[in-house]
Amino acid sequence: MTFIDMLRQAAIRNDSMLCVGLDPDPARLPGDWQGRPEHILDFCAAIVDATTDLVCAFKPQIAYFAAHGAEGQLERLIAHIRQAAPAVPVILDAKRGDIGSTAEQYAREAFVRYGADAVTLSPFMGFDSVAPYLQYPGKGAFLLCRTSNPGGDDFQAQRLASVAGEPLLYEHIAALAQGPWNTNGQLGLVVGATYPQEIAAVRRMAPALPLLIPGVGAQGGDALATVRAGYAGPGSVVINSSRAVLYASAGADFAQAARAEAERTRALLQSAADTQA
Ligand SMILES: O=c1ccn([C@@H]2O[C@H](COP(=O)(O)O)[C@@H](O)[C@H]2O)c(=O)[nH]1
Repeated sequence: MTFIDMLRQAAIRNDSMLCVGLDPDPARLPGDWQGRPEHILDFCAAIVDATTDLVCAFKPQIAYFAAHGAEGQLERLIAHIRQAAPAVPVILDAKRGDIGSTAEQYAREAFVRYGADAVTLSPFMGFDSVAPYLQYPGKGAFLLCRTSNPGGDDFQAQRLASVAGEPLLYEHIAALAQGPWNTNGQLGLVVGATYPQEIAAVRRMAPALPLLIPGVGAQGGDALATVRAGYAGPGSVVINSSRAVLYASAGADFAQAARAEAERTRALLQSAADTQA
C-alpha cells in the first residue's frame, strides 16, 4: 500500500488529522527518566501506545535521536509502531537535502534502515536532490514549502523575478510539487500552522497534495484556521503537535496526560472540519 493510501485510511479509521510528533528531549523526560537518553525509547513507546487510536500519523524528528546517539532506539521505536499501530504511517522528519549521490544514501537511511513511510526534504538543492527518494515506490516525500518559523520569511516569502508571474518562492515550490516534480504522485508539502493564509494559498495551488502542518500547540498556530485553510478530505492534512502532547505532564501520568491532550487536539481539529462540511 502506498503512503498516500495508508495516510487516508488511517485518517478515516481514527477519524483524525492529528499527527503526534516524537521529539524526545532527555531533559524533559518524566520522573526518574529525566536526563537519561537511554529511556528515549521507553518514553516514546509509551506515548505511541497511549495515542495509536487518535492519530493519522506519527512523526519522529531524527535530530532528537541522533543528538544522543539513539539511532538504534529510533529503529526500535519504528519497529514498535509497526507492531502497536500497523495501520498508522510513520513520517521521518529529517529535512534532508543534498546532491544526488548523497541523497541516495539518505533515502536508503529513511526507507530501508528506518523503514519510514515518508520523509521530509528541503527542496533548496533542486530536483536532482529529491529524485532519489522517488525511486522508492509508494513512499512519500514532504518538501519544505512555507515553514512555521519566523525566519522562513528570509527566503520563502521572497519574490522570484526569474519565473513567469513572479511567484513567491514558497508558491514556486508548491507549483513544482503539484506539477513537474511529482512524477509518481509521492510528494506532499510542509506548511506551518503559524501561517494560515499561506496554507490557503498553497492549497489553491496544490489541491491534491497532502500537507504536513506543524506549528499547533507549542508554537501557538491557530488550529481552527489551519483546518479551514487546508482541509480537503481525509488524509489531506497531517497536523503535527509534538511538545504539547509529549510534555503534557512531567509526572508518572505523562502517557495519560499525552492522551488527553491528543484527544483534545483531535476533537478541536475535527470540529473545524465538521463546520466546514
Ligand atoms: O516548518 C516546520 C517544519 C518542521 N517542524 C517540526 O515539527 C515539530 C514541531 O514541534 P512542536 O513541539 O509541536 O512545536 C518539530 O519536530 C519541528 O522540527 C516545524 O516545527 N516547523
